Amino acid sequence: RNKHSPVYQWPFLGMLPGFLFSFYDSTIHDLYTRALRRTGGTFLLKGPIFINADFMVTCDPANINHIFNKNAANYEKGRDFKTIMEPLGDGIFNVDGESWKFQRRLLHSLLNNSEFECHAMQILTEKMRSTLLPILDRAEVVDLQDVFKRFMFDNMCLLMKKQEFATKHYVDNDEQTKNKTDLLTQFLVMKDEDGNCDGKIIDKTSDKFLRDNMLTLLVAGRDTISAGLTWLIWCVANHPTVEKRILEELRQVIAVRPPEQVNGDEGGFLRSNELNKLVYLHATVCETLKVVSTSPIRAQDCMEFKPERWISERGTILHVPTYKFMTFLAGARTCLGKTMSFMQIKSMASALLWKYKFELTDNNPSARTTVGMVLYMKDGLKARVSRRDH
Ligand code: HEM
Repeated sequence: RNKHSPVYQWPFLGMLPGFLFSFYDSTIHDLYTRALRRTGGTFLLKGPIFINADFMVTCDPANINHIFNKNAANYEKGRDFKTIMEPLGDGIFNVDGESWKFQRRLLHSLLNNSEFECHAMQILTEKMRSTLLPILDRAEVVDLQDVFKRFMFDNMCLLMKKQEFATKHYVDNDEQTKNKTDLLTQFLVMKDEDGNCDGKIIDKTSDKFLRDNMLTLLVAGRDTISAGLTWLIWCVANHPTVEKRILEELRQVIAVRPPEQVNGDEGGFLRSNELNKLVYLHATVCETLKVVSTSPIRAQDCMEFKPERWISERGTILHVPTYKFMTFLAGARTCLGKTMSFMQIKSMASALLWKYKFELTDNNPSARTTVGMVLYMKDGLKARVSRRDH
């Protein structure tokens, strides 16, 4: 039995000791990766025989497609998930069925409209100008992960603060950006009626509903984006040729601007239409999120860092089905903040990489990771910051 088992199986205890050990040793992701490789992408994790705790673990795209796209209704999250994620209450992460459909519809129309995207980008750019760049200007050696976490927390809170933002109007001579309000206010005023879900009426203006959803969005947006940006800087710092290509691409996009908008901090602040032109940076974000995701796409060389694999011969981003690149999950429950995440990570990466060079103080290329819902660096990302001359 042990000869073919991906992880050593103890009598009675099954594979639990091996997993527990690697959990405390922070090597659990490596253990999963090894086990998935040895078994061709799917294995049964045997728990102790006296408790009902066997798990099927898979990263095989065919299985992912079967579970999330073709038979999603058979694979609900269930009550155990809600118990584990109790602080998120009845927010979208924790619910199934009618209640999930109702919240998905609401959040989809909130998060995926161009006005909201414009508003979110404006807040992000303003916050970078007022806090992130001034902090890095003064820093010599800094834990970037810590800074990004704090920054994203503030940024997400600014998107939600109700009292302050409902009265504040963003007037920059553009009619489109006037009267933008925060997420909470939009939630309250949007047209969708209250939901009738499984015989229960969901009042979308109730304190509990608002609290659960706002907390969900805060958790969804803060940790994921700050972790993604941290890994991106780490990957780029370890691959100078990638960094060079990103800077070349930025230079080309910035070069067509009027001269006064090329130099200084403004050079790195890109507008949405400019960010959309950054194919190589987009590919680098995809590659970063693939390499540090626990579900790599199944290429032979999947552990190598190669942004080029995401670019077609015509120079556009290749479409990869979500069941092969499931960092944002696949099928009906795919992340609702995917587009926003790409825009925000690209926007921050452009501003930072254009202005600063980051040299890692610890040259160890295989950073240790935390164990949790979001993959952070266990020891942070300490880097020496210096300004670039353009
Ligand atoms: C790099 C950034 C991000 C990554 C990797 C990511 C990843 C994911 C994943 C894996 C899920 C599925 C979770 C599950 O069902 O257990 C998810 C769901 C979700 N994400 Fe994201 N996310 C990111 C950013 C964001 C942002 C910025 C927002 C919005 C502010 C957001 C909003 C949501 C929502 C609302 C869901 C629930 C969808 C549903 O259950 O139907 N995400 N995300």
